[in-house]
Amino acid sequence: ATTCSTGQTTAHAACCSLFPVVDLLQKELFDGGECGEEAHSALRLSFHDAIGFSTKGGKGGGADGSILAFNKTENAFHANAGIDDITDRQFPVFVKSGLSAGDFVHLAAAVGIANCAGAPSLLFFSGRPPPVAAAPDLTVPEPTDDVTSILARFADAGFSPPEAIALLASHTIAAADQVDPSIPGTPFDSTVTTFDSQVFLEVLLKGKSFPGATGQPGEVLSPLAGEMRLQSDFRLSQDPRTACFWQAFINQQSLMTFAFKLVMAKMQLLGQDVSKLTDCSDVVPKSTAFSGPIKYPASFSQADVQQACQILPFPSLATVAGPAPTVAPVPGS
Ligand code: HEM
Ligand SMILES: [Ca+2]
Repeated sequence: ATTCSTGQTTAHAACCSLFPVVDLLQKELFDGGECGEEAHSALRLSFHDAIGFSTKGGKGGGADGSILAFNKTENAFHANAGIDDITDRQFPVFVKSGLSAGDFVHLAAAVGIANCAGAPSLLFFSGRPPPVAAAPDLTVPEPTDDVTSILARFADAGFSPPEAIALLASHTIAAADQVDPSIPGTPFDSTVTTFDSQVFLEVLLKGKSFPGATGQPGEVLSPLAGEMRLQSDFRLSQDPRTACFWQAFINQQSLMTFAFKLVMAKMQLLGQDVSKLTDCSDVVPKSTAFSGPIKYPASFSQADVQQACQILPFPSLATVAGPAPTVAPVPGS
């Protein structure tokens, strides 16, 4: 191990220059270390960057930062609606950082989610070359897509159905600005700053209402006031190809975070030659623990679960006391 001039230790001296970038990200992008709008959208950005890849070739460069470097092109794609908020916020920090666009986008995602209680420490490999071109359109799945096309797109990028569901643990720290533009910052679960398995539970609860005026394309009824449910999340939770992977993560914090960490490591290296990169994972901050167990939101119980996986027992969970909550929007959205 090397002790850097800034005081931290790392396995590779080449990683020392990243500690000041981590500080820069926390200060200038994440409001001093919050699991807020910017942290959430930095994670979404890493997905929209990396997924522009095909194992068969002929698409984009994968986890190369093209979405940041060529943001004028990629932001125009329908599936990237609202992504300009985070590319605009990241660009000046990226320029200051001195990193390649790919290293910057994928380090920012790792640092951002470390601000969320319960999140795993993602691996980070340093040294991605600059991206050569924008990814083509139509690589990013949309909430209006059916399960067959979503799984086909993930398979084309190299991900199995259980890996796709593991990636969707991301929606535990997620909110929508664009699905219903009249209610920006509408969360997908009742604990939008905690990387817990609450989203896997809440997507299964019987839908009652829309958080905005009417259902928008890609949106279905949600169980809680102020909460949005994506049609794609709901269909994946119900489909025989994915329902058991979905249900298996409920109240299984360690399994969920381990699966997410593994699949994120794969995602954040798509299109990269890992033999040319340096493992700088020890620059990624550690999140605070999530104590758990998760609970049903107040007024809900197992009677409200639309259980689609019959071969696994459904976990027994307590219910938060009090009347049904209204989920608050994410500030700054
Ligand atoms: C079936 C695949 C997926 C679909 C259809 C999907 C769709 C969406 C949609 C529609 C939004 C809301 C955007 C808006 O209105 O502002 C969203 C937000 C988000 N997504 Fe996904 N997503 C998928 C997979 C993923 C994956 C694999 C990740 C990361 C690994 C991810 C991370 C996020 C995050 C963190 C947000 C919240 C961003 C914020 O709060 O600013 N999503 N997703
Ligand atoms: Ca959550």
